[in-house]
Amino acid sequence: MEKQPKPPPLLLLSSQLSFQNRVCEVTLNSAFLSWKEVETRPKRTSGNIYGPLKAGSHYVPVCEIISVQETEEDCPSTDTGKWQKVPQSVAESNQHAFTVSYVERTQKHRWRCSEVTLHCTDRTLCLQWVQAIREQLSLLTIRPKHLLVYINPYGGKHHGKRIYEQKVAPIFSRASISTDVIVTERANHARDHLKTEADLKKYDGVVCVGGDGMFSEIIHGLISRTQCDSGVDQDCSDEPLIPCSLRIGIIPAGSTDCICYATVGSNDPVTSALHIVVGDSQPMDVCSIHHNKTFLRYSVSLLGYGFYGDVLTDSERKRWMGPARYDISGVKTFLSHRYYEGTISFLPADENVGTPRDKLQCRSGCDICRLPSADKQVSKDEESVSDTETKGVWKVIRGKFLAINAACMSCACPRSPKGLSPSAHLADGTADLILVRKCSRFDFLRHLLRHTNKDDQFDHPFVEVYRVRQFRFTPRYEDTDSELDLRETEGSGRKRFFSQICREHPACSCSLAHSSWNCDGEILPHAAIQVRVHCQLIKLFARGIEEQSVFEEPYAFSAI
Ligand SMILES: Nc1ncnc2c1ncn2[C@@H]1O[C@H](COP(=O)(O)OP(=O)(O)OP(=O)(O)O)[C@@H](O)[C@H]1O
Ligand SMILES: CCCCCCCCCCCCC/C=C/[C@@H](O)[C@H](CO)NC(=O)CCCCC
Ligand SMILES: [Ca+2]
Repeated sequence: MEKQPKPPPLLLLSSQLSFQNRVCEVTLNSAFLSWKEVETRPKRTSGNIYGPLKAGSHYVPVCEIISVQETEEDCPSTDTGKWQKVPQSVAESNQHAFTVSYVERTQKHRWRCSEVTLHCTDRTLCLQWVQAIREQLSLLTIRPKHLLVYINPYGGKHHGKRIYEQKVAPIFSRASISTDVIVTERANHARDHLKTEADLKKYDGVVCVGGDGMFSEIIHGLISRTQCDSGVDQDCSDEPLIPCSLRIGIIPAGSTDCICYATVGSNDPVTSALHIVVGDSQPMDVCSIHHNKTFLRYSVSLLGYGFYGDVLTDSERKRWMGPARYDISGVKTFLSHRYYEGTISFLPADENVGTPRDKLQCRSGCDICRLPSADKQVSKDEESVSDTETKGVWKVIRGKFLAINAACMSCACPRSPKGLSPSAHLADGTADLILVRKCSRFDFLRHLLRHTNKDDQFDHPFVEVYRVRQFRFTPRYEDTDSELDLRETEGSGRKRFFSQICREHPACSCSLAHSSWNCDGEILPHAAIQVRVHCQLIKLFARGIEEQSVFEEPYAFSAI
């Protein structure tokens, strides 16, 4: 079928207003607010108190306008932030003004709140403009009006409360978003409140101020609540899960902030607040993790056994150090160079979702994540997962591994700007399974360092990577019950003896029976796990990482 051309945007209002003492043609249509200079600067400039003016047109998409307000006279010019004396002639004719706040893109995927103040000759015209813009904003029904905010005061460098109060709350209030704020008093406070107490019907979304651990609490609360309300048993690993309807916003205030960084492109609280205000929506995959018939946890970023599990175990004892704990524990774990034996079985994804080694990175509006794939979504009425998922051929790999990592998304973060799996997708229903086999310390270091530069971290003979829908792991020395307890007292004299030495002399390279799984920064209580990716189970107030070109040229120009 032929594609119908889009109708041109409807013209709503057009007037000559003044901007920085210059006359501009200002236009509002259903898509853009624009202002364009129509008069050239008077030749005589002596005694002129105005700064230089950039000539040209300015366009702001309506969907990126944050708010509009009538501006009080005799107040600082909001364009420059400085007080300006208004000359008599201009003051007489332009006593009325309104200010539009809008999103401006700066460097490194950051958004800022910018303002333009437009002066009108009379109040009626001014109010007409304010009303016309407000009417357009009211049509943007995807924008949240009432949010439930959880703040972890102890995440990252303990700045969560301050970040929210100083950087985020003023933006929400300017956008007329009302909030109920809960500062958590203990670990799992937010999770339990969401699961059993919160009146979710009142809200258009939930905001999490903290790091990946805090975000994990929020998704556990929301997903469990949604399954509970729909009668879905989370212990049943075959049962499809019901997607959560509320969107989640992340205000980064943690140590890694990988989920925020990988969905927005930066870990900047103002940028995140603005993505919430404009009502962005980014679906995201979630892995469910089971041990036999028991549900353990959900994961959206890293599930790591071996290296990342050991880094986390060690770093938990150093929480007081703040974000630096990961660097210290990272070096210590690297030096210990432990490998683990076990069996990985996995169900590969269909080829149409690409491969972990293609260069198709997941970006805003990603085609792969939008692919209508038969086995991506499981309908609510189905008794169990779709046939294609169960029919596929499982692959089995046995070996000695330094690390086994599963990344549901890239896991980009400030430590590793391209992430653990640079081409993993946020919402394609798959995870990338990365197997790092036993190799020399030098080779492992080369592999790790490639996470921080442009080189391909998968281009080593000891690294394999697969795109999967499900996987299972069984450690070689499997125990049936409480594995972590048994680890402590494990085995025959010889193994126990060497385990003891390894703990005390971490520079030696040897095999311990088990590592632990690092699940988004939490330790799992079992090494033997079954994992399934649930396509687009949750939604964030984000849009994925925008292409750099959107930032290099003014967005509005490229959109016209
Ligand atoms: N009031 C509280 N007191 C103690 N712990 C809390 C409180 N609120 C939340 N937590 C817990 O703190 C843990 C860490 O929080 P958070 O993820 O915000 O920071 P982080 O660990 O420094 O960052 P990241 O997860 O990005 O590495 C979370 O697992 C969360 O359950
Ligand atoms: C010796 C040189 C080492 C250089 C290695 C650089 C590699 C960095 C890759 C970082 C991948 C982060 C994945 C995200 C994991 C989060 O869910 C989790 C909770 O916040 N963070 C960690 O486990 C914290 C993990 C921190 C690991 C260092
Ligand atoms: Ca994915």
